[in-house]
Amino acid sequence: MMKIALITGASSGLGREFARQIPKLYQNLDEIWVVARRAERLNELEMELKVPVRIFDGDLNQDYIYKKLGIALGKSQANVRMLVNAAGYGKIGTFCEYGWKEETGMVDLNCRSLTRMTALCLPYMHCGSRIVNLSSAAAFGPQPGFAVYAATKSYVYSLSMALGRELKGSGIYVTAVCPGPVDTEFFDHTGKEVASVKKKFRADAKDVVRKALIDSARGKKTSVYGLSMKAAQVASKVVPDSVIVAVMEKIAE
Ligand SMILES: NC(=O)C1=CN([C@@H]2O[C@H](COP(=O)(O)OP(=O)(O)OC[C@H]3O[C@@H](n4cnc5c(N)ncnc54)[C@H](OP(=O)(O)O)[C@@H]3O)[C@@H](O)[C@H]2O)C=CC1
Ligand SMILES: CC(=O)[C@H](N)C(=O)O
Repeated sequence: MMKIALITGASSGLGREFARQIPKLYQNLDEIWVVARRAERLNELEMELKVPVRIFDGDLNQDYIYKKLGIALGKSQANVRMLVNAAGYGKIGTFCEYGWKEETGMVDLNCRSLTRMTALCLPYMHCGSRIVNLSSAAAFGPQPGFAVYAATKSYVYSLSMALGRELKGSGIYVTAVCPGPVDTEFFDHTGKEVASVKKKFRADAKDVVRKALIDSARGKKTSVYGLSMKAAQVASKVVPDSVIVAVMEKIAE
C-alpha cells in the first residue's frame, strides 16, 4: 500500500504550507498528492519538495477531478495517512452585493467539495489516519458582510466535530483548524478591502500550520492559533448571537 498525504488548495497559502511541513513530521510517506487549479504553482511545489509529488490540477467544483482522484486512489491502493481540505475562498460584502453564483460558489467549494473529498478518501484511511479541515474562527459566530463565508466555515466546523465522533474507535482523527486572519493570498480574492483590524493582526501561515499539525497528531478536535482567537472561541459559547453579530458588524466597518 502506498502511504500518501492528500492536500487540496496546495498551490498557495495554508495548503502549500501543509505540503511543506507534512513531510518533516511524517517521514514515511511515499507520495504527497496535491490538488488545485494552477498547475504551474503545483509544479513549483514539486520542485521544492524532497518527497515525490503527484499533481492533480483541476477545479474542485467539477466532477472530473474526483473521477481522476478516485481512479488513482484505487490503482495505487493508497493508504491516505492525512487528508488536508484547504481549498476555499470568501467574498467580503453584503449578501445582496453578489449574485447567487458567487454565493453558491463559496458553498460549493468550502462545503460541498470538502465533503466530497472526505467521502472519497475515507475508504482509503486506516487507524492513525488524520483529516485536517480548514474551518476558520469565522465559524465561531455569524458575520454580517462575510455572511456566506462564515456560514460555510460553521458547516466545516460542525461536520468535523460530528465526523470525528462517528469515527471514534476507528483510530481516524478529525481536526477543525480555526485561525483568525492569516497572511495568504486569500485576501487578494475577497473582492473588497478587509477590515483594518483583520489586516493588522494577521498570523503567519507557517505558525498556523505548525500548530495545526501538532494538534492533529495529538488527536485534538480543534486547532485554534493565538490567544485572541482562543478567547473568541470561548466567547462564542457564552455570548448571545445577537451581541456577536453586532460586534462583528462593527469590526467589518
Ligand atoms: N487566510 C486566512 O485568513 C484564513 C483562511 N482560512 C481557510 O484556509 C483555507 C486556505 O486559505 P488560504 O490558504 O488562506 O487562501 P489562498 O487563497 O492562499 O488558497 C486557496 C487555495 O484554494 C485553491 N482553490 C480555490 N478555488 C479552487 C477550486 N475551484 N478548485 C480547486 N482549488 C481551488 C487555490 O488554488 P487555485 O487558485 O490554484 O485553484 C488555493 O490553493 C480556506 O479554506 C480558507 O477559508 C481559514 C481562516 C483564515
Ligand atoms: C478569512 C478568515 O477565515 C478569517 N478568520 C477572517 O475572519 O478574516
